[in-house]
This record gives sequence, structure tokens and C-alpha cells, in this order.
Amino acid sequence: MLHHGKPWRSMCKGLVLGTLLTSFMLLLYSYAIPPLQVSMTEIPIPYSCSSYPAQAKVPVEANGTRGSPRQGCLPKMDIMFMKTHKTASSTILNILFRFGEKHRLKFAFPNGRNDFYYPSYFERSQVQHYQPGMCFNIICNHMRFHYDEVRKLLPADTIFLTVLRDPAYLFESSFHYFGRVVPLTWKLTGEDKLAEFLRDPWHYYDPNGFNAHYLQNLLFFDLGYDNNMNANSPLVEQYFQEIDQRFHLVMLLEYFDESLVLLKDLLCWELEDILYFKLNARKDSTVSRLTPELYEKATSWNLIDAKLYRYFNATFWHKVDIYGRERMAKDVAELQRENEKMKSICIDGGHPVDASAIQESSMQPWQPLGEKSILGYNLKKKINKKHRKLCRKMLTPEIQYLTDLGVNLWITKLWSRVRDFLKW
Ligand SMILES: Nc1ncnc2c1ncn2[C@@H]1O[C@H](COP(=O)(O)OS(=O)(=O)O)[C@@H](OP(=O)(O)O)[C@H]1O
Repeated sequence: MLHHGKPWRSMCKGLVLGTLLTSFMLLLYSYAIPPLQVSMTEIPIPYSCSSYPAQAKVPVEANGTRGSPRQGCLPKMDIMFMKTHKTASSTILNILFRFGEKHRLKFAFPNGRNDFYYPSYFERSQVQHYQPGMCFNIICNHMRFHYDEVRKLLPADTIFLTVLRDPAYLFESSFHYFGRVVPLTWKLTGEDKLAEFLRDPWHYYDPNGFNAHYLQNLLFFDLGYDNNMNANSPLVEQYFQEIDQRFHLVMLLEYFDESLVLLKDLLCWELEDILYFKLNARKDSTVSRLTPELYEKATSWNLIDAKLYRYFNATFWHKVDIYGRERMAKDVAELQRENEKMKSICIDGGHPVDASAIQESSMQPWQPLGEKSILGYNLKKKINKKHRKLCRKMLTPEIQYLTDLGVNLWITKLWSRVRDFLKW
């Protein structure tokens, strides 16, 4: 006779233990320990934290493109990058990490994890080793934007950057990536959960649901506003203008190379500073195709973001016009040529691969819960000495790069161990 008792008992034990541990970790991960209380006595920050004080007094207006020639300008080192979700922001982060390392800049990093206690609002006390009056050059990890706090952290000459994406596609990406941590989606049962949700969003959505912000107007939320407000309120337009005044450059995923050319011009950087490989891409089989009908539904469901995107699409092309369309086309072509060269120098097979085919664990990207859908890369075995370091840096995923930069990531790492243990 078979003895069913033992396996059942250990399965139950495992289940209970797993549930308890997971609840504990989720709690810990979401709230963690409160940031260290530091004295908030105001000590003025220098006008510039860049090592070129001579340029410090050249004002850079948000909103406009400088008309002055590039020749003779000095690279800008004080940068605030508002890392929005699912907008190619990890690819931009990699660019900033490399630039920061190259110039030995001081990053304002989070403490214990890779974000600033998102979705809570940013507070400068969350910055690792923060003391009032300290000089930081770059802040670029995920946060919920809080302008006043960021302003009190960074020097006055800081350049503010962010990136947006067509909200229908962003919604599709976010729905896939964060679905499992949004309980509101758990009752969706069909094959195509996205289509089912969009058929009747209000049936599933509740603004007060846990992590509900991932489901509607995520860009507006990340930028610090109420993603559930009425899209037709006159306040919405006012907020767009506020963003326009605060951010010197709002990039667009759909025009990524053009965005980087504008970035390079604004920051007075070199072409090599903006070389990149696409990071955090998903395998095709996990991308829900948006039919024209679903695209429309996703757009009107994310109406504030759709309006936001439209607004900044216009400002973006205005900047391109000032830059010069022909000059832009030439510079984009040059960037693409150089990126292709780097691809052939660095990437094994020349393209991204499934997580299971990544040989080095240090090249494994962070995956969404329950699925290994994010692609990564293998470095070529033989890379000439000149490019070896650069190739590795360009392909290193965010978490590993943060570790290399000395960031304390104990919560992220503990969470990762629990996920490995539970095979999530
Ligand atoms: N260079 C470039 N051009 C176009 N698209 C790009 C690029 N780099 C990344 N991506 C796409 O951006 C999505 C990942 O965004 P993020 O890195 O911001 O994600 S995250 O919030 O940090 O998890 C992810 O989109 P989805 O594949 O739709 O999920 C990536 O494919």
C-alpha cells in the first residue's frame, strides 16, 4: 500500500512556510525599514557639483534648446533622470552609470534596494549616506517624483531629464511585467488577460487597490501626480506645463536615437557617451499584440498619459526642428552605425537571448515574478583589450551594475534569494 501521508505533510509545510515567508518578504520589500533619520537642517548646496566651476554660471533653461554652438562647451555633470517605468529607462540608466563612472561622479543612490521606496514619494533622507549640504551629481534610480525634495538634494545647475512612451504600449508592457503584483488582475482568467481587462476595465480596476497605479496612467503617477484624476480637468494641462518647466529634456522611447542625440547636445557629451544596447527587452512570445481596437482602448483607458505623450511629442519635435532635421538624421545615422559596430565587437551572436541561454550569472537581468520573459546577452568570448571593459559595462544589467558601483542592495538581494528558493 502507498503511503500518501508524508509527501502531503511536507507539501503542506512547504506551502505554509512559503506563504509566511513570502508575505513577510513582500511586507519587507514594500515598506522596508524606515530610512535613517538625518538632521534636515538646511545647509546650502553649491551652485554646481560639477568639477568645472567655470561653466557653473551658464544658465540652462528648461523648456528650450540652447541656441549656442557646441564647440567649446563643457560636459554637464549634474543630472536628475526621472526613471519612469517601462520606457527604455534601464537603457538610459546604463548610459548614465557609464558616464558617472568615467568622470568619477557622485551618485545619489537608494539605500538597501534599487529604488527610492517606490511607490512612496521621494525623500532625500532615502539617499544612501545623505547629509544636508552634500554634493551629488547624478540621481537616476526609480522614484515617485517629488520636485521640492529633489531640488533640495541637487545643485541649482542640475539638468532634469525623463523619458515617455506611447501609453498604449507602455500599458501592455506594464500589464505583463507587473501583472502578478497587482491583485486586481488576479481574477482575470482568459487566455488574453489584457484584452479581457480592456473590454471592461472598471469591472476590474479599483484606484485604491494594491499597486493599482501600474494599471492606469503610470507615467503621470511616476511624475508625482494623481493618476486617477479626471483627464479633462484643467489642472491636467497645468501639470503638463509644470513638467515642461521643470524638465530640460523629455525623451521618447519611440524616437530613442533622436532622444539621445538631443541629450548629447544638451549635455555637451561625446558620441561614445551615448552608445547603448537595448536592455530589458522581452521575448516576442510574451508581447500581447495590440489590434487597432485594443490600441484605442488602451489609449483611452490611459487618457492622462495619452495627453501627456501628445504634449511632449510636440515639444520633442520642436526641439528637433531647432536642432535641425537634416543634422538630426545625420547624427542618428552615425549613432546607429557606431552602435552596430559595438554590437559586432561585444555581443555573442549579435542579438539578445532567452534567460536560459545566458551563460554568466552576472549578465542575468531581473525578471518579473513568475516568468523569465526578459532577454539578456552573452558577451563575446574574444574581445580586444580596448573594448573589453566597455562591452561588459554596456551589457551589465541594472542590479549587477548597482552592485559594482557599491550600492547596498540587501533587500533586493534577499528578495531575489527567496524567489530563487521558491522558484518564482
Ligand atoms: N533602446 C530602446 N528602444 C526601444 N525600446 C527599448 C529600448 N531599450 C529598452 N526598450 C524597451 O523598454 C522596455 C523596458 O523599459 P525599462 O527599462 O524602463 O523597464 S523598467 O521599468 O526599468 O523595468 C521594454 O519594453 P517591452 O519589451 O515592451 O516590455 C524594452 O523592450
